[in-house]
Amino acid sequence: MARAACSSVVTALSLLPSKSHHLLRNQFSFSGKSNKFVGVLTLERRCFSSTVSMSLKAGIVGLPNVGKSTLFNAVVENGKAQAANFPFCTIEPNVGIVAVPDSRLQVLSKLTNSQKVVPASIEFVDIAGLVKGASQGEGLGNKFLSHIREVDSILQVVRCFEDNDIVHVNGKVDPTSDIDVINLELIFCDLDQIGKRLDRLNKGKPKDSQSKVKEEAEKSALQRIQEALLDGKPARSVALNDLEKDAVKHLCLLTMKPMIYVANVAETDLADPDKNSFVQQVKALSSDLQSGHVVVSAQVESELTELPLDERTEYLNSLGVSESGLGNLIRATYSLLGLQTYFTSGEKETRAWTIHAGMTAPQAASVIHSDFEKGFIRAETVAYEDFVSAGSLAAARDKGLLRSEGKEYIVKEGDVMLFRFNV
Ligand SMILES: Nc1ncnc2c1ncn2[C@@H]1O[C@H](COP(=O)(O)OP(=O)(O)OP(=O)(O)O)[C@@H](O)[C@H]1O
Ligand SMILES: [Mg+2]
Repeated sequence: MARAACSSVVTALSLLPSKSHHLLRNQFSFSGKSNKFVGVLTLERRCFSSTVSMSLKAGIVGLPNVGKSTLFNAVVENGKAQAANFPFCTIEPNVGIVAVPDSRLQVLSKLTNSQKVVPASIEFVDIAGLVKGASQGEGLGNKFLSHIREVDSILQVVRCFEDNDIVHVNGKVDPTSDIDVINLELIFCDLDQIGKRLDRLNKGKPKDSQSKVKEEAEKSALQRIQEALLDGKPARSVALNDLEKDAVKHLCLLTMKPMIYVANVAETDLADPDKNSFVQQVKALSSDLQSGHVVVSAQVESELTELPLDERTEYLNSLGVSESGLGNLIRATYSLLGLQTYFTSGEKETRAWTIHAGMTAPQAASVIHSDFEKGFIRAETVAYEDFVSAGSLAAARDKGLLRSEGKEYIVKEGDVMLFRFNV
C-alpha cells in the first residue's frame, strides 16, 4: 500500500541539472553483457517493515545543517506533550515514537467513558546529514544510506531560511540544487544495488518453473527501473504490475520509498510562506515529482516545545499563524504511507489501530493480536460518524447502524470495531 501511494510518473530529467544526468551515465557505465555497474557500495540487508505495527518508520534526511535534528526533537517532544498517557519512548537517541493527532479519539473516549486514550503512532528517525558523494563513501556515506533503507517513508528537509550564522554546506541556500544532491545520492545507491542484482540473476539458474517466472519478472522490472534511474527518475515512477512489485520488494530500493519535502522556513515566513521563493521552488519540485510537501519552521516548533501549552497559541498568533505545523506533517506522513485508522472503544480504553488501506476484517484484527485473526468469527462494525450520532455502541445496535461483517469485509477509515473470535 505504501507503494501505491508513491507509484507516480515523474518528469524528472528536467528536474536534474544536465551535468547530473551526464554524471549518472558516466559513473554507472555498463560492463559488457552482464549489466554490471562500476561503482561499489556495501549495504546492510535489513529492510523496512512490511507488517503494520508500532514500527512504521519515517526517516528525516537532508543535507547537513538544514534543521533535521531541530525538527526531529520538536516532533518527538510535541508527540509526547500531545498524549500524556501515550507510551512514548525514545528507543535510541535519534529514534522516537510520536502520536498521530486525531481529534476523533477524544470524542469516542468521552462517549464511552474510557479510562485511557491510545493514539496511533509513527516512528521518526533522525538520520545524519547526507552529502554529495555519500554513495561513494563521502561524509558518513554508506552507513547513512543503509539507515535510509530501513525506513518506510522519507521526509526530506530542505533549507528555506537565510541565516549567515548557520553554514550551508554548499555556500548558499538553494533548494533545487539541495534536492538534486540528495535525490542523486539515492539514485546512485539504487543503481549500484540493481547492477549487482542483475548480475547475479544473469549468472544464476532458477531452481524451478515458479522461481523462473518470478526471476523473469524481477529482471524485467529492474531493467526498466535502471533505465528510469539513469534518466534521473526515481524507482517509484516506474509502473510495475503486482508480480513485479513483489519480485523487487526484497531490494528495498531507496527511491521506491514515498517522500515528503519539508520546507524549513524562517519564523518571519510562517505567516505567508508562498512569498518565499525558496518555498515556491520546493512546492514546484515536489509536485513535479508527485510527492507531498509541508512547510514548517523547525526553529519555531522547537521553541514551542519549550513553552507551557497556554503560551503556545499566543506565540503562534504573534507570528501570524493559528496552529503548529507538526500535526500536518505527522498526518501527511501517515497518509503518504497508505495507512488508515480503525478504532476500538470501551471503558478500559479508546484506541486507534493502524492498518494498510484495503485490509480485511481478520487482517485488521491481527494488528491487535494474531489470535484474533486465527479465531476470527465476525466483526461488529459501525462508522465513526454513526457511532457519534447514536451516542453508544448499544444505541448504534438499536438503530440498526451496527453491522455484523464477515471475513471478506474491507475495513473502512474510521470504523469502530468489535471482534468476535474463538481461541
Ligand atoms: N527554520 C529555521 N530558522 C532558523 N534557524 C534554524 C531553522 N531550523 C534550524 N535552524 C538552525 O540550524 C542549525 C542546524 O540545525 P540542526 O542541527 O537541526 O541541523 P541538522 O540538519 O540536524 O544538521 P546535521 O546534519 O549536521 O545533523 C541549528 O542552529 C538550528 O537552530
Ligand atoms: Mg542533526
